Amino acid sequence: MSGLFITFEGIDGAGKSTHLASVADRLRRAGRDVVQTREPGGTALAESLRELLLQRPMDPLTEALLVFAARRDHLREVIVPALQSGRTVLCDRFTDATFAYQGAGRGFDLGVLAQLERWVQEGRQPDLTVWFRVPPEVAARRLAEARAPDRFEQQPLEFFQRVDAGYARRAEADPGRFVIIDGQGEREEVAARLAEALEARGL
Ligand SMILES: Nc1ncnc2c1ncn2[C@@H]1O[C@H](COP(=O)(O)OP(=O)(O)OP(=O)(O)O)[C@@H](O)[C@H]1O
Ligand SMILES: Cc1cn([C@H]2C[C@H](O)[C@@H](COP(=O)(O)O)O2)c(=O)[nH]c1=O
Repeated sequence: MSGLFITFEGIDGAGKSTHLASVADRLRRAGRDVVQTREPGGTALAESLRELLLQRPMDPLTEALLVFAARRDHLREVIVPALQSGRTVLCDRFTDATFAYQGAGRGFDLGVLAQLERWVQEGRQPDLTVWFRVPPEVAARRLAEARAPDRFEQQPLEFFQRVDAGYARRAEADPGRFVIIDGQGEREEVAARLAEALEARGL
């Protein structure tokens, strides 16, 4: 039996983590066996790489390699075994984030990212990707009120405009996989839009 692999995407401060938790509760109530996880991270090794990625300066190739190294471990140790036993995996970010941040944000070679994606994922893709789309100014205001910024969150507004455009290109290239949620407004409004979109997909 194969489970369901759902990823949550968006720029920093878009609200992914807030809504992932409530989707997990809702799916559990509906009887699904849910695994909540995140990238970079999700295993001891990948969480160590996350610390480096979020705090240490490095060049774009190093950054891309570390992101995919973390993903490889995460897939082998957590995601694939969970899916093989029929569980539902909710993952806060996955490879669309790499194309958006390293590709569009940093300007790193998309062909190299595509090759790394093929090696690391061996054809495995999410079944569904929920992209919370929020203007970078709105996301920045939310984060400023919430916490001290990490290495990515310190980037200027223009970086997040490029990241947003990178997500848009990924969504255009694979429209059947993406659900785009307007992440602006109160949490309850966003949650209602999300619930409607998921119900439309039988979730
Ligand atoms: N609709 C909303 N309106 C106002 N604030 C919100 C809304 N949704 C989330 N927030 C707040 O914005 C902040 C960022 O939300 P959250 O951590 O869910 O975003 P995220 O997309 O997971 O960000 P990151 O990728 O940086 O972790 C939190 O303080 C959260 O409480
Ligand atoms: C998976 C992934 C993540 N990032 C960046 C994007 C975020 O700023 C951080 C951490 O994620 P969080 O959602 O804020 O916890 O990592 C990236 O640049 N490339 C990736 O592939």
